[in-house]
Amino acid sequence: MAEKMEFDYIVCGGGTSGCVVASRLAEDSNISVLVIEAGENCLDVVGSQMSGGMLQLLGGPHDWNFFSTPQTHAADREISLTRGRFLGGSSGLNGTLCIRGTKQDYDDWDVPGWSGEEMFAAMKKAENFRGKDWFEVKKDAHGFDGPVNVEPHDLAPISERIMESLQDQGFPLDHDMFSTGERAHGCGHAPRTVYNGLRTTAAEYTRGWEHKTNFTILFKTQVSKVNLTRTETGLQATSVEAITSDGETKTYTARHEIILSAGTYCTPAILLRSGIGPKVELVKHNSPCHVDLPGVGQNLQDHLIVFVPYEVLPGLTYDNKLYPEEALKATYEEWVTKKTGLLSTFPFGAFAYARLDDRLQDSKDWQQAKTADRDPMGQTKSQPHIEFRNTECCVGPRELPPASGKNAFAMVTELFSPHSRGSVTLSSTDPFAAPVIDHNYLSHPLDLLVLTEGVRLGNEIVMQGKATRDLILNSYPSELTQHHLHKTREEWIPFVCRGATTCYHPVGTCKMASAASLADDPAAVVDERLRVRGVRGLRVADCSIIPKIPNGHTCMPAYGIGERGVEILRDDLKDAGTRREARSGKEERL
Ligand SMILES: Cc1cc2nc3c(=O)[nH]c(=O)nc-3n(C[C@H](O)[C@H](O)[C@H](O)COP(=O)(O)OP(=O)(O)OC[C@H]3O[C@@H](n4cnc5c(N)ncnc54)[C@H](O)[C@@H]3O)c2cc1C
Repeated sequence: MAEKMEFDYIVCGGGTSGCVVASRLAEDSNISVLVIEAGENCLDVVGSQMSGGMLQLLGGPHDWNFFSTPQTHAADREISLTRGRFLGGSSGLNGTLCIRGTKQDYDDWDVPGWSGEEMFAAMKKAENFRGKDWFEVKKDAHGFDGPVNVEPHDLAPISERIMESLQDQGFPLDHDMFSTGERAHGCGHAPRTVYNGLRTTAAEYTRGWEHKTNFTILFKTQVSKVNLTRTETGLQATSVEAITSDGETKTYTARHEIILSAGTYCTPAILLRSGIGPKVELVKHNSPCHVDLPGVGQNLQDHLIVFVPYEVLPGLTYDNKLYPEEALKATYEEWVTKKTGLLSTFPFGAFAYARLDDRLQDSKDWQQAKTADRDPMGQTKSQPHIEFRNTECCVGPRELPPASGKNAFAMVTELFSPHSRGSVTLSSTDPFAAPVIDHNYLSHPLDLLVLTEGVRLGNEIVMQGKATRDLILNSYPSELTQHHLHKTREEWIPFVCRGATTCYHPVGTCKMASAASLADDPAAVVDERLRVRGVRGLRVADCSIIPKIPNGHTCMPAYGIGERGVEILRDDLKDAGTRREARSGKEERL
């Protein structure tokens, strides 16, 4: 049978948001949908189902294996920037944590249709929450009939102690605080996209696609660019050029629309290769500029995290399930046969949000940056400055040595609402070339200040909290630093600059803005209906549209963007007939 080359909608990138958009559109059997995905199906990758084995996927064939440019303010390191390269995208190899941020974070986007209430409702649509007896659920905060299984995590002994120390140090316990979006300070449990020992990913939305005549997924096929046509009424996106695993270039035509869902690093790269982006950038590559959009690839934001590892008394962590190799084999066998044990869940335990106002009063930078209604990080009192979480065994940055014969865990501090902004640009117009990713981490002094103060507080919780202070034997590895003894911010700064790394939450490179503010915002790339400025029939639906990074993790927002995006597409489908008519005039392919 001849290959189908024409579809109503083409979704470029079958990742977290892309799977949602494509599958929801294909629920209407009258609409034909094509997904073009560079990788294979994560449902066929065993390591993807085993969320505790996530580290095994990093750096492998299902990772895009991007690196940042050397980060001047972070000890000149080139930081590994993993992204999922399979159907399901980064949801197929992430940490499974469902932490949605606060409602105020989305209200701050100031874009109609994307408020806190609307985004929380959209995230609920994705979810099928599965409770546990001990977990105090806030039912209104959850969805119960979406495709994505979500369940709470049973704490390891070390995490129970951390949770107690957090409470002792002024963090009230609220089990379900990371789903309600209403608390800025406190500790609780972070639910996971896991159920019965198996990870759920966005690919779950597409399950059974091969039995639908209106739904096509092309695997191992890489989008190189979107083709544009000049019509009497302006530029129109008409088709997608893609390269198959055999190296063949093919062109797929979209009757209605093309949706870019290739993620924060790859979506702007596709736009740039299509001649849509800052003219100055395109000129560098001798590429034509069809739409001069200065914001494409700019406004890059991410959350930085710092791991602070400690050696502890035996019997509290799960290191004996990982080391020596024989133990790991038994742990793996347990997951294969029963889907239980360390590999059945992501080994991070207690979680907390913190505001640091009181602790930062002594800083001149902090004092000077205050405004009437916002704190120096641009936040209201209802938003946290940082997040804490602890690992349940010795895991963390790749350079952390395995805790053979020892027991170790890390307190992790995550910086919210960073001021630093980076960019994604092309290294060349070759579709297989990695983009140039400069996060510009810690370039803003307030980011370093707040992150360092967070790390300092994290150490105090561990070293002074009543449930942990008698358990700590040393820093880990003790021969490198004695960081558990650090007291001042100044002592922590070199540790933070050397150790801060990505939390894998890049957003913002195709910034969304309200229709009303587009004219005054040259950095905006899409409007509130996700339409790329200056081109008809082209939208973006993934984390790249996020104007300002929420104070949580980005997977639930990615699902929410997919769900909101499809609501918008369905609404707009009403005038699709008009659009097709408009295209029947004089056309010139660019
Ligand atoms: C290691 C890791 C851990 C994380 N942990 C968490 C966590 O615990 N909790 C949380 O909330 N968030 C976490 N995140 C972040 C979260 O998973 C992502 O922000 C979110 O999944 C991004 O969704 P997206 O749709 O924007 O992009 P993605 O899900 O990355 O999808 C992009 C898709 O496009 C495809 N693609 C790209 N370019 C092309 C092309 N040219 N042609 C065809 N296909 C293409 C990719 O293969 C991929 O499938 C983590 C991320 C990583 C990488």
